[in-house]
Amino acid sequence: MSEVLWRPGLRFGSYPQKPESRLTDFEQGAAAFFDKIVKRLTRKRYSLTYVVEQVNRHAEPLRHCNEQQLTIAILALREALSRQGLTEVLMLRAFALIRETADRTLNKRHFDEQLFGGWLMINGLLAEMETGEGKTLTATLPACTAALAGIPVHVITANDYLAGRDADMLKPLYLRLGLKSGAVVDGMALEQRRKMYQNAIVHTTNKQIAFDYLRDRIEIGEDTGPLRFQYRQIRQDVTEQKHEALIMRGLCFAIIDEADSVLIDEAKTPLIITQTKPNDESPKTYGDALYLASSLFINDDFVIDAKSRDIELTSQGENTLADMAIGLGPNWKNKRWRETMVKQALIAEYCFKRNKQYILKDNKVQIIDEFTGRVMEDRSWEQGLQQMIEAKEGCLISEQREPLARISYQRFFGRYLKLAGTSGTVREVAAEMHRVYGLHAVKVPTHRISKRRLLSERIYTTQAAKQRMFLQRVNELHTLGRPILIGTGSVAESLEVSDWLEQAGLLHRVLNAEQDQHEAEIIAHAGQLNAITVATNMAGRGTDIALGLGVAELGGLHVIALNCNESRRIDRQLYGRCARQGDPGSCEAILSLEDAGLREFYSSAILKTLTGLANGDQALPAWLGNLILRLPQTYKERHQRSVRRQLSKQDKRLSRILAFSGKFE
Ligand SMILES: Nc1ncnc2c1ncn2[C@@H]1O[C@H](COP(=O)(O)OP(=O)(O)OP(=O)(O)O)[C@@H](O)[C@H]1O
Repeated sequence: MSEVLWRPGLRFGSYPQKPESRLTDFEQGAAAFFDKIVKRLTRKRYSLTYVVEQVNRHAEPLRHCNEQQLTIAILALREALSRQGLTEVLMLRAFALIRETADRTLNKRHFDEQLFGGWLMINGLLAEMETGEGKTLTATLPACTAALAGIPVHVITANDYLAGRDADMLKPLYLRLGLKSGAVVDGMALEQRRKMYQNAIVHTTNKQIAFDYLRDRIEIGEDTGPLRFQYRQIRQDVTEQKHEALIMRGLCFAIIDEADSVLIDEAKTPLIITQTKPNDESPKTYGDALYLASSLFINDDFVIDAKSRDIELTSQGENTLADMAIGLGPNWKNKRWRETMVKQALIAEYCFKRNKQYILKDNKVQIIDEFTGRVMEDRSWEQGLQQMIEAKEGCLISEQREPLARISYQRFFGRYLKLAGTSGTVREVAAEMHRVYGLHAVKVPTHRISKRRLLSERIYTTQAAKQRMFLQRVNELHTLGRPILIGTGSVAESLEVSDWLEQAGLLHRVLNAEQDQHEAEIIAHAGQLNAITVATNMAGRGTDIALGLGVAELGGLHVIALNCNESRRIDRQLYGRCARQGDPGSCEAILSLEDAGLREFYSSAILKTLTGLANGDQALPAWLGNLILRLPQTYKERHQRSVRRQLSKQDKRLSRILAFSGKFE
């Protein structure tokens, strides 16, 4: 059993990372399939009973040892791991030791199911664990085991607040094991980051780490060979040119918490390091374009494709523009340029709405991730769209940015020597995780049997009926004292729902796209007696909602979804906020045919027919409601998948072209 499973070559000064895969999509698919078969054949190694039995064999003697003996056991294991690498026996021994140490330092002893989840991760798999099952504690098993073996570990999560919180919370455990740790979060200076990455375990976010990697890539240039690294290191030591030093220690082992959020939801846009450049156009030009756009009539002069957010000018529109442009500057005489500018203005007017696609904060336009409801502070739209929206909102026009280096998450995470993760909602994207990242998902049983009750998903014909039924439902539950969490699709929607509640005299808290820490504080209180919390879908994700005193007896937290989410996965994430770790809890959806998600997808003729099938406060039949909800979700999921596939392909192609021309990314 002492087969060496994995041991990266961590030479001093090297920058370990996997070389770029040159496999085609087909070859990658075939490799993933082969890998799946191997995992099937070695099923026994990946069973809960096997892992628990094996860990328990090592655990018994540790139960009775005093602190000094524990220290000796830690040192002995560390020595063995660094000599032999991650062998199966040593990993199991490490699990027993980490479990014992966590019990003593954090007062939390890993459950058997968590041992199994951790085992999957240290073996490079994706552990599918229900919400509230303690993924953070589970990740300490693979993280500490690898770190004890001398492998730099990155624990990656969805936002800065969670990264900082987890690093602080787990520090006593890491310290007791003799492992240095830290968090890399937004706003840290380069020197500070560099220092943090020297730690054995680093908690950070996908965005921070991918940008730091890009910075390193710019620094490294094309040549990544170990000899050159050693030369650089020596030269830096001699000349003390610390500014030239790299930020990270390569890409060895990443453990991704909320893996679907990081690897799937965030993988639609590439990460780009940009530099500012003077604006191509003056503020007046944007103003003129908006003025021209406002003189055109929808359907006569232009048509909107809502799904792809594109605008086409009709020939009538083109002629109108040509006439109107006569009095403007010389640029406006150029047909192509003129139409591009006006199309951009029309897109800014009709396809991008305040509080839906972006918010105004400190008189700046900040993009909201429509999927998650989060503000994406460093992002801006390309090709002048950002500036056009700023002009529309009367903000100061920002400088344009041009790309310096870029990488997609697909390619970035593919470069880790070893990748593992955990998530509660991977079922729908399991195939993609496997194909793109080589991550095979295995389900981990829940520690306690889930008591979550999905009550109903009702669709009413009008918004007014939805509002009435929603308020009736909230009143009903609030009278009982049960806490209610209301999930909405956008900032605008959450404000609207807040208005409804206010008019009905129901005291509540709103939580939308604000700062993560504030979010987490509010969401942590969402389980208290009588609490009503309105949130955008993903707000506060990753924060535990503990039930207040007496709430479990009343039936636990109740979740109401008020919009048709883009995917079933997001529905399940929202529902997963209740009934955690065997607590009671329930969830339901209250929707209407007038909801944006349905209106955008179905034609008005279909909606009219559907409206005729129910009246007043009556919901559509359950089977029909289900069908109406699932169709757009399936379509959107497929569309998103193809966007990600396109991005991945484009990224690969770009990297080949750049490699050919001698550049690095
Ligand atoms: N073995 C354990 N013993 C005691 N408490 C535990 C244990 N494991 C987890 N917990 C506690 O359970 C709660 C939920 O844990 P955590 O937030 O990590 O779950 P999660 O799976 O990440 O949830 P989500 O999917 O919503 O992010 C936390 O308060 C955590 O401290």
